[in-house]
Amino acid sequence: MTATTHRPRRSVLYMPGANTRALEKAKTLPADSLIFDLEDAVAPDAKIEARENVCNAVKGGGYGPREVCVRINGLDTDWGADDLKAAVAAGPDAILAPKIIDGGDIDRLNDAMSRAGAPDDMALWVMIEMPKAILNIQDIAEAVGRTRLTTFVMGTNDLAKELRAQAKPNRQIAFGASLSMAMLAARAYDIVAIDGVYNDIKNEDGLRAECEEGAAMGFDGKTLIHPSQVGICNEVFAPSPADVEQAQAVIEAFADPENAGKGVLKVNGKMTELLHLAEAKRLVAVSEAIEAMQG
Ligand SMILES: CC(C)(COP(=O)(O)OP(=O)(O)OC[C@H]1O[C@@H](n2cnc3c(N)ncnc32)[C@H](O)[C@@H]1OP(=O)(O)O)[C@@H](O)C(=O)NCCC(=O)NCCSC(=O)C[C@H](O)C(=O)O
Ligand SMILES: [Mg+2]
Repeated sequence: MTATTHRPRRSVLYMPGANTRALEKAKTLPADSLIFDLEDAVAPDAKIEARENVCNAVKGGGYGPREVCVRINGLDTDWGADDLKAAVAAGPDAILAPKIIDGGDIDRLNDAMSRAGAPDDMALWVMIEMPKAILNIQDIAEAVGRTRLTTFVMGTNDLAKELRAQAKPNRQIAFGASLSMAMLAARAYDIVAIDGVYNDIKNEDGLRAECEEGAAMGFDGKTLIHPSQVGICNEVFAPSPADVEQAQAVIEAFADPENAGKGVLKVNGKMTELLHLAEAKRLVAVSEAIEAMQG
């Protein structure tokens, strides 16, 4: 399975499977991707009902260009195996598995998806939220070539709990090593990387700063918990008009016959090498994909 496409995943919004209002409202929100949650956001007594709600919502459709993902409970819980079978049968774009710790977990999830009849293009996303997952990150990433694995989703709330760490005043103190290890593995193995959630819903400045930090680290987008967070996230994780303009200038400069055979050029005053051409092409493709998605 191809892990990285230019499909935008700037904003990836969670909603509890027990909240039918949120599942419906998601059809109108400008999020790139949606995660219908059966795990942490659903109380044990509501798990079965949430599974039914989510599967009905996925089967019912109406989410337009938004990518739809179902987060199941762990396969070692009372609900995980049935969640996975029901979710695969409903036909989302991806299944998200929580609390995985090594490559063996990816193989087990992949096998379970295949046994449940998942089509070839149904992806496996995994939460990177356990200390052992960070320590085993290369073993996990190596599963990308042999399984449906495409995407890492950082689980900074569970990481904080496991590490007994605090995201404030500076989350890099708490999560810097974990975020960087996951990013390194993601890029080394062509895996999409989505940053963790920002819990302080009313704090727009704080959200923007954390989005900017995630984008600077290389994350493709950020997971979100409330509709009010989508706009800022879409803005920060989209290539800026100035970046797109510069990228187009780089592409044009290298395509100019006058520059044939040159490995380094000056474009708008900036030293530009062939390695910048690949990134310029990616950036323009992402920008075009965002435009296409917005219709
Ligand atoms: C946090 C919330 C419980 C707040 O809900 P509420 O009080 O209802 O918010 P509002 O009144 O401000 O809602 C306004 C309208 O927006 C809809 N809404 C709210 N949240 C969502 C959402 N996530 N998706 C879609 N729609 C949403 C409300 O229904 C209102 O609609 P309307 O009636 O038309 O006015 C709530 O926001 C919430 O439940 N958020 C998601 C929580 C969640 O899914 N958590 C699990 C993922 S976080 C995590 O665990 C990550 C990882 O595993 C880790 O370890 O870090
Ligand atoms: Mg979690």
